[in-house]
Order: sequence, then C-alpha cells, then structure tokens
Amino acid sequence: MSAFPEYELAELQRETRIGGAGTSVARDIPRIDLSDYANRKEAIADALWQAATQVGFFQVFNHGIPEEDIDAAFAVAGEFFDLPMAEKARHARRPGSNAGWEYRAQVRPSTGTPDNKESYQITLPDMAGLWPTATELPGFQARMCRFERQNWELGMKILSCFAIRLGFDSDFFTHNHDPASPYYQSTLRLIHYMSMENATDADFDLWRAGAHSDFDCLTLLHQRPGQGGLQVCPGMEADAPAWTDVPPLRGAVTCNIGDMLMRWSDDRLRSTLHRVRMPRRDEYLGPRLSLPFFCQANRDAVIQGPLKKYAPITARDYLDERIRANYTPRP
Ligand SMILES: O=C(O)CCC(=O)C(=O)O
Ligand SMILES: [Fe+2]
Repeated sequence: MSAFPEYELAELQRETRIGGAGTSVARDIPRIDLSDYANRKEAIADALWQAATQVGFFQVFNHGIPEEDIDAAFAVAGEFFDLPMAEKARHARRPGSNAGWEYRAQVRPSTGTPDNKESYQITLPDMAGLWPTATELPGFQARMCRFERQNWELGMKILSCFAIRLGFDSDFFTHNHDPASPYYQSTLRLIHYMSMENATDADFDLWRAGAHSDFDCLTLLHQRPGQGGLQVCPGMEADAPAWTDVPPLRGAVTCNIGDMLMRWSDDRLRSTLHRVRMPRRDEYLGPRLSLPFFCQANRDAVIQGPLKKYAPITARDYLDERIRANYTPRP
C-alpha cells in the first residue's frame, strides 16, 4: 500500500516506493545495430522487440544522427545554460506546460526532493516567447529545431518496428506523433546537472534525477562520455530495486520505453525505472549535460492497446496528470 494514496495512476503509486539507494548489480544492456534499416527492418524489429519486452532499456548504434550534429547540439545547450539566470528566467516554463526553462523545480514522486538540475524543454507548438533571441544565442533555435527533427525521425523508425509487432500499421505511431498537428507534444529536453565540485556533504545525499519511469512512448537519450551517473532497474522491481550503471558510449543513443507505450501495448513493452545518481567524491565532479527526446503521442491521440487491457485515455489527460505530479509538492 502506498503512503501516498492520493495518486490515482498506478504508475505514480509505484514511484512513491522507489526513492531509496537500493543495491547495484551488473547487467547487460542490449545493443542494437540500426544500420541498413530499410533492408534489415525485420531483423531490427526482432531485436528491438526482444529488448523492449524483456529489459525495456537498450542502446542503438548506426542510428542515423551524425555525431557532429549531436556534438553541435550539446555545444549550443551548454551556451544556453551559461546565460545569466535573469536571461534564462525570461524563457521560464509556464505552469502546466512542457516548454521553457526550469531551475530545480522538478520534484520526483519517488524522492520528494527537487532534482539537482536545470532544464530547458522544447515542445514545438508551445514555444511562443520561449526561444532565446538571435542576439542572446545566435543559431540556437535553428540547431535545436534540426536536432528535434533528427530525433523524431529516429524515434519513428523504432516505434514503427513496435507497431508492426503489436499488429498496428507500420506508420501507426508516426500518425500519432504528427509534427504538423497543433496537438504535437513530443519534447526535446536539454538538461544541466550542476557541478558538484564545491558541494557540501548534504548535497551528495540528493539525486541528480530521482528514480522514475518516463511518461512518454519512447525516450532517446544522448549522453556525453565521461559524464556518467545514469542507472536503470529493469522489471519494475520496486520493492527491492537493484540498479545497473549505463555508461555513456560514443555512437550510442540510449533508449527506454515509457509508460505511455507500456499502456498502449497492454503491458507487453516494459517501461523501466531509471535515475541519475550523484557522482562519488572520487569521480568526475563537474557538470553533466544530457539531451533526452521524448516521443509523446499528440494530445488528441487515444491510448488503448489491441487487447484493450486499459480503458482509453487521451495522451493529453495522461501527460497532464504526470506533469502535475512532478511540479507540485507531493500530496
Ligand atoms: O539525464 C539523464 O541521463 C536521464 C534523464 C531522464 O531520465 C529524464 O529526463 O527523464
Ligand atoms: Fe527519464
């Protein structure tokens, strides 16, 4: 029984039970080669299905996003976070939305404390007034729009493989994540975890990102080699979680299934708990940047699996509940 019965979604109930340190264990994170996608789609779909039904976490290689575009996106993200606080505050996240800048504002239901990070979220239809100007950050908007689209394309390739295996049309998820729709709500997030170089002992007791599963269908995460800390716990072993480090690898995009796709697949595809731990004192203590892209179905998409295990819910209602739970004090 959760200590926080006010959360209605089972996914949120679970998050309240998993905030402790837990134990660590080594596990293999599946690695999947996406090269020659058009010709190898069947084999790729098999590998993705196996990884997503068993572990829910995997890394893809030869994914089609050029490394120089990833490097450029990280460089521009770093420039954004280097802006003065007052300037970033001019692009602050509006309550209830998934767009704009926030500073230590996300409180995970698992921990009840703010993640030690700042982030800037790009949800394309909601960006009016939120882009840094060309004087503040020349080239920022163009670079991020390009990177957003590159991630969307990769996400749709992966989701198309799941669609086929679930018995939907191959472009089922592409239609449900249509970027031309005003209801588009997939989100590119830039995250800056603060340097721990001058941190106090008490700061080390917090989390860079508290344990959670993602709200979306599929997350594509870009990390920088040398800036580790991501840990996963497959299988939702929420009562005795054992965590596995996922070291950043050049050439890899780290992927995980989110709760929206778990519902949409009648629980066949597994969303996976993960978190970002603090570095230990003997590890790299500098800042950490990461760039996740969240494939979140358009607001008007109706989420219900082929087996109808769950009642239908719109993607808007589903996300609103999750956003509310992450930006308001724990009940
Ligand atoms: O920064 C990371 O490595 C993970 C971030 C994450 O899990 C999230 O934003 O949902
Ligand atoms: Fe996450």
